Amino acid sequence: MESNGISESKIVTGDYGYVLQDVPHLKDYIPDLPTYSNPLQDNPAYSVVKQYFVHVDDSVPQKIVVHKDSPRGIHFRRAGPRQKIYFEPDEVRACIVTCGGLCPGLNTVIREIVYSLYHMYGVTRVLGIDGGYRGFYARNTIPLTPKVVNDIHKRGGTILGTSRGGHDTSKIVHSIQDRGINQVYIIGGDGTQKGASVIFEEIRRRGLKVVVAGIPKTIDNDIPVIDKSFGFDTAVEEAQRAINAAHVEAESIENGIGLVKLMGRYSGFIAMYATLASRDVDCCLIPESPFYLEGKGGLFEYIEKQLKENGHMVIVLAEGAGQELLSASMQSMNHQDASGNKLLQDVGLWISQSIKDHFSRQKKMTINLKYIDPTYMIRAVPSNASDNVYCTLLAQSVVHGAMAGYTGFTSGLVNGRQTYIPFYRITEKQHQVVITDRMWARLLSSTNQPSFISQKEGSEDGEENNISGEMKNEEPATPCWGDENCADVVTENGGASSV
Ligand SMILES: Nc1ncnc2c1ncn2[C@@H]1O[C@H](COP(=O)(O)OP(=O)(O)O)[C@@H](O)[C@H]1O
Ligand SMILES: O=P(O)(O)OC[C@H]1O[C@](O)(COP(=O)(O)O)[C@@H](O)[C@@H]1O
Ligand SMILES: [Mg+2]
Repeated sequence: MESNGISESKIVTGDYGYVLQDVPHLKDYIPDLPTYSNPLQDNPAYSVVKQYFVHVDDSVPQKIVVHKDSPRGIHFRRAGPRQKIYFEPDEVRACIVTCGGLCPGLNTVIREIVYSLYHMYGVTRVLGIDGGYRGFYARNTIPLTPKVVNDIHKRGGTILGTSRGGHDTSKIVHSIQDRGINQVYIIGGDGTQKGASVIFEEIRRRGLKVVVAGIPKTIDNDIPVIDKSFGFDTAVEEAQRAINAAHVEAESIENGIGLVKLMGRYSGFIAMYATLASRDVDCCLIPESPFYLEGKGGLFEYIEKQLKENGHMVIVLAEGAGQELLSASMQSMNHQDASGNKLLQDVGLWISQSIKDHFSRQKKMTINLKYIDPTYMIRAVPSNASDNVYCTLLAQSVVHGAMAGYTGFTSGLVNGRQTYIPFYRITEKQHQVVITDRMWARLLSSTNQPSFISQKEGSEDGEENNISGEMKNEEPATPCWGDENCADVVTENGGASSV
């Protein structure tokens, strides 16, 4: 195997097209670091486990569906405890920060990082940074002990608080140095991981023995490479309550339409999975699938048909869907939040009004539309049971990686295995639904809605339908839930733009 030695793109190659996209390590820039035995070897809970430590060469393939002659392809370092660690427990001063929007499971991840540090490694100094990145230099810290975090997984939100904007790399690294912190755990989405990446670069430039480790958080499931983000299952489950309510309302009245808006700024995963789970939804609109209202094959025509046939219908709408239609019909507002993310106009209100206007003015048809916007309710709940387990594994993995001296990485699930992924793979692209793949076809066949793409446009002119070259690929770059329903694309502003 060969390594090119550059830690931001540390590539190791092997036989038959094997490629390891490795993560940086403290020893890449600090020579002669002492190592210590992993205290887990004396932990009674783990003494029964054969081969508890991960083999130094273990890696996980990014692509699991292969052909007979396929090269072995890209791999990531397998997460887990190592025999040798690069910190003495007494020496560790860890901190945890949560940034960006809320997501179910944040408190569980915080709890489990604290528990893993205390109970697996005997680390007793863990600080919570108050209120996101700016908390490093503008707010107080919160001492975190198993007692303090014991019950927090039962609560939604983050006990540490969060924020957008306020990322000042130099001030943050000064604060890390001043406080003597040597393990930084950063929980956040695409914007946060970009921030973590520049913090890591600055720490490496200063030659500090400080690990920077990310845990991916996104309610929208828009982070590439990983199978799915924690809290996503919970969000889909919680969305069912709003969809059920919309269905009950719509069914109970003549020409009833229940319209539910769900989160999803650039990626419609919540809407797609909530629709597939529900089976009561007649139409799902997502940012990746442009639609139109008027004329043949349009939304109004479909609504009319559904009302005539069934007397009611349910529409699920991701908040980022149809933004181009809104901009065309209203004065375009190019507002951004403190992190540089585009602030969306309320497509739910706009589409409700458009549907009402169309049927009352043009069709002289009475419709009863109920608009439900449960967006914040869905992300403010505590994580469900399966997300709690997922958060626990993520937290344990990230702590094992940090104690083993890996840095500049995000912990993530790839093909059902915990891995360490270099920051650049997490931040370079955004994960989106592929509307030319099977999962979207499954949705279309479940709802029977129009695809809003004519055969000709779909096959010959994908760009006009906002289908990027990569999204048109038969084989998406990153597998997830069966390999076929997702892609990683660079959006107009790369997700969150620089601050
Ligand atoms: N390109 C970037 N470089 C450095 N920091 C960034 C960048 N983009 C976002 N951030 C910081 O990351 C934090 C969270 O970003 P945000 O986009 O709000 O949420 P998320 O991480 O969930 O996508 C904010 O404090 C923001 O300032
Ligand atoms: O009102 P806020 O807090 O800015 O959050 C709204 C946005 O947060 C999101 O949940 C995504 O947030 P993140 O990028 O932080 O994951 C979007 O779906 C939504 O547009
Ligand atoms: Mg984001």
